[in-house]
Amino acid sequence: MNPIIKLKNLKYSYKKEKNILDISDFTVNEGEKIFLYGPSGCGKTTLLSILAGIIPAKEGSLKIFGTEFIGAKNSLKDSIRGSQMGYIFQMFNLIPYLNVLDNILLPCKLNFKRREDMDKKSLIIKCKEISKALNIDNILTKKANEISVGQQQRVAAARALLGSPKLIIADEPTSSLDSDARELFLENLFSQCEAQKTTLIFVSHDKSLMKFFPRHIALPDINRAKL
Ligand SMILES: Nc1ncnc2c1ncn2[C@@H]1O[C@H](COP(=O)(O)OP(=O)(O)OP(=O)(O)O)[C@@H](O)[C@H]1O
Repeated sequence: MNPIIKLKNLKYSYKKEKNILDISDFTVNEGEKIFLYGPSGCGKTTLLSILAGIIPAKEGSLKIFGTEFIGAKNSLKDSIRGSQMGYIFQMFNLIPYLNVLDNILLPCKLNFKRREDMDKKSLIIKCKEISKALNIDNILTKKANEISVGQQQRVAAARALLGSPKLIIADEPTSSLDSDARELFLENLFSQCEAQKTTLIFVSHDKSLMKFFPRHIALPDINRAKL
């Protein structure tokens, strides 16, 4: 088993006096699909942001793809996130005035390592393939602020998948979809992840999606911080 994430004795607090996270041990191996859940406010988004190197934890050890993130420079974490991770944010974070195609291409345009060896033409072909699988190939020329919320979620997923990142972190990516669309979204995301051998950490309040995931983690079970 090849660990993608190895976390030991990680503590994090927004305010000095109270830990939000205190996790002794958590490992994610290559290719795993993890359903992470827990009540509102238990620290799920905080944990995802630490794993992505967006917020810095100072105590403990967090190895992402073998690189220690605790104490690492932002530039190193940014480079690893940009080249090897796809992040689907709760609020999608699409650029409203760019069209769908340019939104999907953005991380690969910003980070040459994420493009692998693909030139612009092959990148667009790959983008169209992923868009077709996620059923958004008919809206590629529309502006992001002119599409439905369900379509925005799928555009955010396509953006996270393009460039074959090793790890996808998805924070409530299906919250705006109805139950049929949720299952379809998940099927599409899984088949894309399998095709690209991507590891997936998926946060959701919707426990009906749990059955699709081989591994489930209730954050309060691994978090010793009392909230
Ligand atoms: N920027 C911040 N500054 C201070 N406290 C914060 C900040 N962000 C989150 N918190 C607090 O940290 C705790 C964990 O928040 P977090 O957003 O990680 O929870 P969550 O499990 O993702 O919640 P939800 O399911 O509602 O999205 C909460 O008590 C929250 O109020």
